[in-house]
Amino acid sequence: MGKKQYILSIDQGTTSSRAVIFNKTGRIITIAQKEFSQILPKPGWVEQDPLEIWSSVQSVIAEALANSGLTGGSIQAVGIANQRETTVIWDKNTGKPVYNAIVWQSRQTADICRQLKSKELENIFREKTGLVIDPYFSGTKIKWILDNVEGARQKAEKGDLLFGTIDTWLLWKLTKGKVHATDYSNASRTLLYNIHQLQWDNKLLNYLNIPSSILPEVKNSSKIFGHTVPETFSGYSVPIGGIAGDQQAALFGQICFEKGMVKNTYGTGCFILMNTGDKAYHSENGLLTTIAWGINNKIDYALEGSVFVAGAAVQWLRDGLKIIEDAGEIETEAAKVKDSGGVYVVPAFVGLGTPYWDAEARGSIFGLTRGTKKEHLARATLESIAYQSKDVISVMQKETGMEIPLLKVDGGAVSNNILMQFQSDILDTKIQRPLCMETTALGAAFLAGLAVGFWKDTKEIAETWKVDKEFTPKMDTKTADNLYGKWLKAVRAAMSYKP
Ligand SMILES: Nc1ncnc2c1ncn2[C@@H]1O[C@H](COP(=O)(O)OP(=O)(O)O)[C@@H](O)[C@H]1O
Ligand SMILES: O=P(O)(O)OC[C@H](O)CO
Repeated sequence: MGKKQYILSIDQGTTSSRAVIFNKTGRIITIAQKEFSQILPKPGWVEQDPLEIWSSVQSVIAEALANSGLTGGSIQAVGIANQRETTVIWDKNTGKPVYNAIVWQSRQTADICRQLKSKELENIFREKTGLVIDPYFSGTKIKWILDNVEGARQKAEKGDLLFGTIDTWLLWKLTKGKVHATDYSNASRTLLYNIHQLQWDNKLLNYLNIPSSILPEVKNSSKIFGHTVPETFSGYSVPIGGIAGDQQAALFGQICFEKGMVKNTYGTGCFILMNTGDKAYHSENGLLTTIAWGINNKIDYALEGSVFVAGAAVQWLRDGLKIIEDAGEIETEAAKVKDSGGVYVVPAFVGLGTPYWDAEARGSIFGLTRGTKKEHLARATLESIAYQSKDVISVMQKETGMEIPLLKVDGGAVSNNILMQFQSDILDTKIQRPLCMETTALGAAFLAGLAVGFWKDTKEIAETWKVDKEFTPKMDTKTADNLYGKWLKAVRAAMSYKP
């Protein structure tokens, strides 16, 4: 057997699965990526095939090992980071999902949410889970499957069904049905987990009529969850040493270990997380309180703002309006104009998340004139990503009373320098883009590596992190405030339009 010199991370995201192999200095040895299908049965519904997700994960693991010429024998541990909240329910006897995975973006449980809100249960859910009642989270998705799939509820009550977020589903598959577990960070996104008492909450389970027998065991984010069956790792059984929801994994991968440190991941959506240490802040302004990770039974909490549409708006320009051919071209278009020409795009395609939580809002464009060109639209779309991030960060500063002198960034859209400069300008904050852009996978690797002694401690991990580029504010504050003020007007106008 070769020396175990590497960690393999599975980053199971909303649009693709990746396997990334890291060495001890946190450098990428190889990366394999595979997209999978998005199933859109009705407007606002987003589903995926859990078996296709699993086969995409198997294939990227095999490809990463083959590309690097390694076997499972060189991998000391596996880490898993996953798109969060996305819900799978399967039959534990057959291993078959009873329904598609209902994706975090999906709005099909809006009615269930409305009913819960009409019973004035918002405060109770918020106090226990740190979340708001919104179709985003897993709880109402579980209820929807049990209520809508024929025979599912009876089977669940007999104890034949299991629920999992994607980490749990992959863990169950990787261990061939031996382990049904999740970590604290993923549990904290279900709307069923009491983040203060650290247990599934019977009262909330009752409100949603969900039997507790379907729930996974909740464990520390850095620990050995189980071992892979040899067939998934070229004949080797490898310990699975770390699990975290992808946004929490990115917070870890960005070395945001100290209270007050903040990262923003610019992918399909934007997810801004602030480490708040052992304090679970109660937000009055729509921020989510969530578990960052649990290590050695010590919980770190985070405040989070979730922006549902960020890079997805760039995809809309590409696939819907067809005014660009690939995502990178938005930068070329935006660079052709000095500003958006007064155009504001509010990309509320699936409602608005933090801090507005308006599931019914829809996208709007303001400020069009006869002189508006596609490059203005491109620039306004990019700017909307930065404005939405500022909406969240302003609330974070207000609620915690903490200054945010530095924002660490990652995700597919941060290669866009215009976006990063505008973000720095509009926030009046320094931005750091790391050399390793795969911070989500890196965070899961760190968690897994810590569990097996690959890295000694967080200090050793922190030494591996390197900056690629810094952006500092160049716009005067008056101009920035003026632009942002108009954005707030545009959002209010978009929210007031309910056809
Ligand atoms: N140069 C760019 N400028 C702006 N957005 C970009 C650029 N390149 C990619 N994106 C956006 O980034 C997203 C992909 O980032 P990624 O981190 O892979 O997302 P996810 O993990 O959510 O699938 C896409 O939505 C894409 O439109
Ligand atoms: O897969 P991503 O990077 O789009 O992240 C999705 C989030 O985890 C949803 O909460």
